[in-house]
Amino acid sequence: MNQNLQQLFTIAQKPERLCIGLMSGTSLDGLDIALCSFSGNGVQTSFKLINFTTIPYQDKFKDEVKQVFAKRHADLQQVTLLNAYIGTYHAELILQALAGWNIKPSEVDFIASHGQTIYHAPKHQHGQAGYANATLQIGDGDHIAVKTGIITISDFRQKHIAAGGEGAPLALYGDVILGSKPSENRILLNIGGIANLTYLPGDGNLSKVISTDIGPGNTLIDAACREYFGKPYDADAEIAYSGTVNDTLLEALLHHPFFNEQLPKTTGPELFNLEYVANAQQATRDLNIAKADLVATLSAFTARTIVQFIAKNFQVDDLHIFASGGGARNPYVMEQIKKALPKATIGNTSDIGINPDAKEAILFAALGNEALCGEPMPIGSNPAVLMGKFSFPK
Ligand SMILES: Nc1ncnc2c1ncn2[C@@H]1O[C@H](COP(=O)(O)OP(=O)(O)OP(=O)(O)O)[C@@H](O)[C@H]1O
Ligand SMILES: CC(=O)N[C@H]1[C@@H]2OC[C@@H](O2)[C@@H](O)[C@@H]1O[C@H](C)C(=O)O
Repeated sequence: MNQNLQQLFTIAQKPERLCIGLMSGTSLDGLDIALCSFSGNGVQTSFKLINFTTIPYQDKFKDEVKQVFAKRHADLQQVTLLNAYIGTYHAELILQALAGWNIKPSEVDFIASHGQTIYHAPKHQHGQAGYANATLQIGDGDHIAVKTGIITISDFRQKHIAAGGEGAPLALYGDVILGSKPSENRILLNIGGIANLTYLPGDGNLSKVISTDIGPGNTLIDAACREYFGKPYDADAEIAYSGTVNDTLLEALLHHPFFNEQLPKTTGPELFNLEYVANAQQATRDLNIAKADLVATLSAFTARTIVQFIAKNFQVDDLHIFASGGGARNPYVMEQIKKALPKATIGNTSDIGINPDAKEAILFAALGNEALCGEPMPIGSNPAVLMGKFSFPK
């Protein structure tokens, strides 16, 4: 028998599995590495976050990825080189993190790697006749497996698309497993580059779970900070607080068919970028807005799209919202959300035992655990599939 299959069989039967979940998001800030242990599967899963770190990317690496990231036209050689390079680079960062935690690679049962999204193209966004939903994550799993010596599960989004989804959000599978609570209507709201949420009804009826992207999280705020202030992001919303929201521009930003698309829907910086902002400014015929006012307006845009979505789709006086992602650290955005939804309880996912910075890396670890020993779970209209491809060190 192929020894790799034998090893998978053994790991799947262990009472507890030690694993690493990896996320490299659209903000391109760094690699999130979560060391977790899992027992069981599906709604019977129990999980512990043992260690977590985000290793920031070097500027040179960010610049190289940005050459192809969310670009309609890119150098195919660069994409090819990056696919292998990111796999090897992520493997090096994993080995570095494990050494810091005094864990030997041989102790880890598997790695679950998201890779780096370089292009996300749901049909409603690409609009090309004859083509279905599509998405592309690079950072090849074989390179991670060979370099670390650890079985690696990767490329989770393709199966979701093959089975009729948009390849995202995948958070719902982890949110149902790790974040549900009987008799409490919950929303797990992740504000990363793009904001998304999962609604978990307190009656446990999985057919009522809703999970979708909402719109921009930090991506426009970050882009404006980079472009006009030479900063990677608006730390503690200092710039937003120093500016004033331009209501006319805010209305123009809110005017886009994406916000009326059917659920579930997904998006990315392919749509929400500085060109989107420039088009909205053109529509207002006011191109001379002060740069701090622009950052304030983009921050208000993020908060407003989240608030409008929640107010339109849920009964807010019986709702517990738990935020996560880097945007949950943006006081301006969070303040506006709390002010506009006074009847909902709003906290962050640490209130329910999930580290808000680690949440997406934990999600991929949970998806890896399902790929090894779970069963497809029907949740609403979402594809009931096990996702991920297996790579072996030998
Ligand atoms: N102290 C802070 N003040 C304001 N914003 C912050 C702060 N800390 C983090 N952020 C925001 O969070 C971003 C990083 O968020 P996160 O790591 O969740 O993104 P991501 O994982 O790349 O996103 P995605 O989930 O879309 O893939 C930063 O770029 C910044 O915009
Ligand atoms: C294609 C892609 O990488 N999408 C990401 C991105 O970041 C947030 C949002 O857009 C979400 O849809 C998704 O990631 C999370 C982990 C998800 O699939 O749930």
